[in-house]
Amino acid sequence: MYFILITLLIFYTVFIFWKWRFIKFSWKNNAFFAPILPVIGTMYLPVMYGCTDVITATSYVGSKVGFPYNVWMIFDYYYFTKDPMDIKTVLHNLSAQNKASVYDDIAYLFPNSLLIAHYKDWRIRRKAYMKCFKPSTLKSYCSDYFQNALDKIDNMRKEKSDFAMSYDAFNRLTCKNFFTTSVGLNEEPGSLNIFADKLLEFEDDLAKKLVNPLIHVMLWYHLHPGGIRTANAIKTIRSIIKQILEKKMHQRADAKADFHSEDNNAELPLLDLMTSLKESIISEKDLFNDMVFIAAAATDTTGHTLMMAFTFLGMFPDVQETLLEEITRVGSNITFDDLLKLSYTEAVINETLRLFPVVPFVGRVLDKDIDLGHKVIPRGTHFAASIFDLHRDNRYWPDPLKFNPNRFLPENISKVQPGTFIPFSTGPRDCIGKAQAMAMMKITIALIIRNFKIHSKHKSIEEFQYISGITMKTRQQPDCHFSLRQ
Ligand code: HEM
Repeated sequence: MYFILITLLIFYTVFIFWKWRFIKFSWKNNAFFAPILPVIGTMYLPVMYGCTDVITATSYVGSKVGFPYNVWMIFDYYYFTKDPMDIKTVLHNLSAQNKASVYDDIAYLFPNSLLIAHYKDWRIRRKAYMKCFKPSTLKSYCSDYFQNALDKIDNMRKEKSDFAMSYDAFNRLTCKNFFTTSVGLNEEPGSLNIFADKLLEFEDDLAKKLVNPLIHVMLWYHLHPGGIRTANAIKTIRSIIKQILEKKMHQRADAKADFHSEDNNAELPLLDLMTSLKESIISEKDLFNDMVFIAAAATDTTGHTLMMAFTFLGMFPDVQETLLEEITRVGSNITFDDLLKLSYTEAVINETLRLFPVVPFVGRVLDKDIDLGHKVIPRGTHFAASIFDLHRDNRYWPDPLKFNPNRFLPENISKVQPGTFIPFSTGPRDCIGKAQAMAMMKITIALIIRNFKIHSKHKSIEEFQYISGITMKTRQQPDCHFSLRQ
């Protein structure tokens, strides 16, 4: 017994000397969470209060002790903030472009993918992929988004007169949207639905793992039921992408397609561009990992956002009515050029992303000290920006829990303080797919609302509880019912 106590004491003393700079810094911020325990850090505290995932833990601690605050995850010091200026300073600083250690768990499914790759490696890949995210490429995708929404509507018409929709239904649609556009898949393999479903399963288990110190270490996680389920989900997800890519490659070889990387101006779908980059600047392995990640990033972010946007529309019939008026004005065939006319639809999506930022926080590790003007954050700090809490801060958002798309209308947008609305993050490592996401969601919402009336039993935003791994969703399936418009 004495031996264990003395060992812990020695360990603790060494730890304090080792991390002294962070400990000193953390006292200046918000000392409540500064006390640390060797090995398990302070993450056990939110767990003790029943926080079973990152978003509950982050917001719980924020509401108890205020922002900014400190958390220790094993040996890593985390500085959590929701200050828009500090977030901007750090996320735009080139010495803070590597990802915080919480992203290590993501490496399990997306090893060395664009999201988590080291800055130097990431820069080359991001620059190469940017070619497929140009407006001209997006323009060529819009007819597929339109067609896929119509197919979905045809299926919805076969349902009974009043039917519920769920996260998996929207994730399956957004997954199809990604593969028909970025991969050029023209038939619908059933495996796409399995991909979308397994991704949801993976996310649920990851959410629990991130805040549970007992399964934080991978070695133990492999023996945990969640770990075993995750391993199976990963195997399925990766093999589905492999099969789809192999099939597409064969089709291409048969068609004797010829792609040249120096053809900079061509509107290349992502898969075509990746094929042209193979073995040149990006290894085949990294290209595959990036494809798995981008497919996942495109699927559940937009799927969950659509689910919540429709739920909010069901809760607020006046907003739904105004939206329908705009869509009726724009006409039945929505093209790329019409997207700009859908300003109320865009405002509804933005208001959804404000209250429900599907990526609720982002994290970076600092390679150098960063001066925020009022304090210097030490090198090695893991900086976490709570987008969720920033978007609900009443200093920037009057009546923050009111669903009010008018905040984002062109005539009001100047009242939104810069840096306070960042659902796609900010800085060089922001979301590469934001324009695609917005275009696809606008088209989908417009077509579905024109055909279906939505209602929901929820009355207020306060009713929802959330759970988050990489992406966020409501803890319970929201109530969201559709009936055909007469
Ligand atoms: C509602 C929709 C979406 C939201 C709110 C969203 C949000 C975000 C955020 C916050 C990040 C930064 C993550 C971080 O810094 O840790 C990110 C990164 C990323 N997103 Fe999205 N995203 C959405 C849709 C999409 C779509 C449709 C695609 C692909 C077509 C996509 C592809 C990516 C990629 C590849 C990255 C990594 C970028 C990099 O590190 O260079 N996202 N997204």
